[in-house]
Amino acid sequence: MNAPVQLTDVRKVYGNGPGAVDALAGVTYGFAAGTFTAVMGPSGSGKSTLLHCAAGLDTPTAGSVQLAGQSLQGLDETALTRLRREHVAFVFQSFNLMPALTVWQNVVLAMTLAGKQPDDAWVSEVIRRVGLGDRIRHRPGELSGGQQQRVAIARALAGRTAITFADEPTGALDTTTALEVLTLLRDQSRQLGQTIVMVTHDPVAASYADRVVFLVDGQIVSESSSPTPETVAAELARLSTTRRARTTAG
Ligand SMILES: Nc1ncnc2c1ncn2[C@@H]1O[C@H](COP(=O)(O)OP(=O)(O)OP(=O)(O)O)[C@@H](O)[C@H]1O
Repeated sequence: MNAPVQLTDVRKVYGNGPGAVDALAGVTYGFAAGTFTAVMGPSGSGKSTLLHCAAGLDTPTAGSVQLAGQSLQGLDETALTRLRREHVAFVFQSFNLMPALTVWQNVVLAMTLAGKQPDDAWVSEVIRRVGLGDRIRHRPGELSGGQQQRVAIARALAGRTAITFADEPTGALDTTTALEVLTLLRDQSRQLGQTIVMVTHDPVAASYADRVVFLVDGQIVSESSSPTPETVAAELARLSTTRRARTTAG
């Protein structure tokens, strides 16, 4: 069976001529069903580009991406939007909530736009699960950063989509709230079988994932299963030393 998120020899070049940047230099990887994967690497290694190409938010220069069994190649914006609404949820550092809508309305918005009837009992359950049962009618401006991120997680859970992309989901949160959010994401993949792809700089955040892939200069250079904060930090340190040595030699 195909992975829910499959990249095959994906390349992304920004600009052209001598100033062109190879943000992704041939990435082939399948994010297996029900797994929670962290994507790590030095600044500028291509993590966000990989996430954006995988989610169909950006178009690769070459190579192919399959999302939920469908090739993104040749899909127009309407078809892409429909595919994302049907199968994909996003949890970003900036929360991306609608300020005029309540917690409940934000959680069900994507479903409503996709023409699905929200399952009220399940929506109440996920809002309660993320600890916002007493904030259902509040608006984002009345919530703390951690609470706003919980709304984004509830939104990702509520739609029961197969795939969640998370870009630095804990970047704006204090340590305790960050760990709670990571636990929710981990539960989401374990209990609902969601495939989660998370970009992070934080070895502790990465240790909540089932596996970590490491990017350097737009290529996946290593992978670790059963990551711990210590093994992830050590691998990052090793990779930046090798990269520095290579840059100096080159
Ligand atoms: N829109 C763009 N135009 C030109 N170059 C870009 C653009 N977006 C990214 N890049 C370049 O592509 C490379 C990869 O960027 P990307 O944002 O994917 O890296 P990253 O690993 O997510 O970095 P960080 O950890 O700093 O967020 C970098 O060299 C970056 O400068």
